[in-house]
Amino acid sequence: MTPLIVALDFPDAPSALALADRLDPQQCRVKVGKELFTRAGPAVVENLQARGFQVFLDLKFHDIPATVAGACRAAAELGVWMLNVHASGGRAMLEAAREAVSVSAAPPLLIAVTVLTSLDAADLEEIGCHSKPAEQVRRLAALSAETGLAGVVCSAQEAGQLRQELPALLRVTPGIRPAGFARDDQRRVLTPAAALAQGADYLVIGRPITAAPDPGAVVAAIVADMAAASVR
Ligand SMILES: O=c1ccn([C@@H]2O[C@H](COP(=O)(O)O)[C@@H](O)[C@H]2O)c(=O)[nH]1
Repeated sequence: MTPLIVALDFPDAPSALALADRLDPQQCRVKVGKELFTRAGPAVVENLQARGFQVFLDLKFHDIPATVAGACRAAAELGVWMLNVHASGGRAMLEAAREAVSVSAAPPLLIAVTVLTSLDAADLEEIGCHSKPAEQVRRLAALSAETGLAGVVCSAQEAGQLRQELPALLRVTPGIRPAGFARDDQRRVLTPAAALAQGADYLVIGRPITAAPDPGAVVAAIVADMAAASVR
């Protein structure tokens, strides 16, 4: 299994499943996010699992502790491999999420989003956060570690710092762009090979694959790039 997680950001289940049918569950995991889950619900998760995929349910829960605990319990009952919350929900929310997940029959990996990869320093400033992205990621990653989470979502640009300071935390990194691909709405980006070199454990990649005329060829190129990076 490679560190690749393909983001199935589609507006309906048939489109997502058609792309999944062009992927190899031995080669990648898949991510179901807000648009697909809102349209297709738990059935699409079950369909992907029936095809052999481990599913990261990326709903980024962020609410009061009791509400997030209930949502995490429901997600864990779907048998997903990984799920997430926003670290900025605070200590009590993170603890409630961790406790809810830990009592499930097969606890998924619970990770916390630090600073969205679509944000840069100016965006943080505008919402009243006067820290640089790397500093805020570090703060929220430390809180995630203290509250017993398995990992964090961060950009690969921060992965090296987190690997040094909080080595037990998994680093799940969106904002990955192979050379030559558009950055789209992402701001803190790295290539697959550079992300692995920085210490990313999992790479989340969507549009470079899902919008490609030949998604299988892009996946093969990314897997080859990652393999080359890991032997360097
Ligand atoms: O900080 C974050 C957290 C989550 N995401 C999600 O990852 C994918 C990235 O898709 P691309 O098409 O490769 O940009 C997408 O589903 C986001 O919701 C993120 O990008 N950044």
